[in-house]
Amino acid sequence: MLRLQGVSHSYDDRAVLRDVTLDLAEHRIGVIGANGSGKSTLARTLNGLVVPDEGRVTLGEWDTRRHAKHIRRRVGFVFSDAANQIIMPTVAEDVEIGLRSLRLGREETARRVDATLARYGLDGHRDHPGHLLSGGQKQLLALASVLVTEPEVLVCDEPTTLLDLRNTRMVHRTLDGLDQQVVLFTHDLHLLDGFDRVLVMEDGRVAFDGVPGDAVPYYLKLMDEADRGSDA
Ligand SMILES: Nc1ncnc2c1ncn2[C@@H]1O[C@H](COP(=O)(O)OP(=O)(O)OP(=O)(O)O)[C@@H](O)[C@H]1O
Repeated sequence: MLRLQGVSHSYDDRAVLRDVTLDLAEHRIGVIGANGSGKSTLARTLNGLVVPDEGRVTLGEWDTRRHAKHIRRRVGFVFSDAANQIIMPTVAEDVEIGLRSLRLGREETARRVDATLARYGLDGHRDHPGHLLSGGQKQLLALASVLVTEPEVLVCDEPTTLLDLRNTRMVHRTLDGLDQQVVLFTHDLHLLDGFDRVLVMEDGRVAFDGVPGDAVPYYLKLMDEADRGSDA
């Protein structure tokens, strides 16, 4: 289980995470909050992309400060801009590259790549350059390239930001169908339907922690209050 204990982080002298303590045990966890509330920074602490100034982030016995490599193998990370994750000449190679560090051998690598391309409907595109895919397919490719490594946890930082409704639904269905734990950072509140738990970030703190039916109204109220404050 991912666990944050007293996690604080600043950029220069701006505090972005303030003493966040969380056990992330549920199968589907959403994180919402205003722009700049610290969501992406929190997301990045979960796989060691950001090591906090204070506190600890652990997955079981592994600590992101000391065991970043182990943690990254177990905690997959998908960014909002899939294009940045598409780096190889073909779709198949993009899926394969994530596996290289696992040194699975040629046969097992090929088996996993084929199965993953088929599972995410990308097998017809295997020899195409990834940048020619549609926005939704690019996001699926970014997801597939992470999921092929079979992480225990998938962290997605605003995976549907650049997508239209149809592609958003495609990604939503894909996330829905995954066996592994998903921690989803999003501005798209519809993605949280059926989630077990939603955290609302406010100014670097977890301001609310509950089921979506309570967390989303809390967030909407927070936004209404901010609106009224800025109108005053
Ligand atoms: N690498 C960085 N260097 C300096 N400041 C940063 C860096 N990354 C984020 N920040 C600042 O930290 C604050 C929190 O950013 P963060 O991206 O975590 O928020 P967020 O809730 O994900 O926002 P958004 O919804 O806009 O993506 C912002 O003020 C941002 O400008």
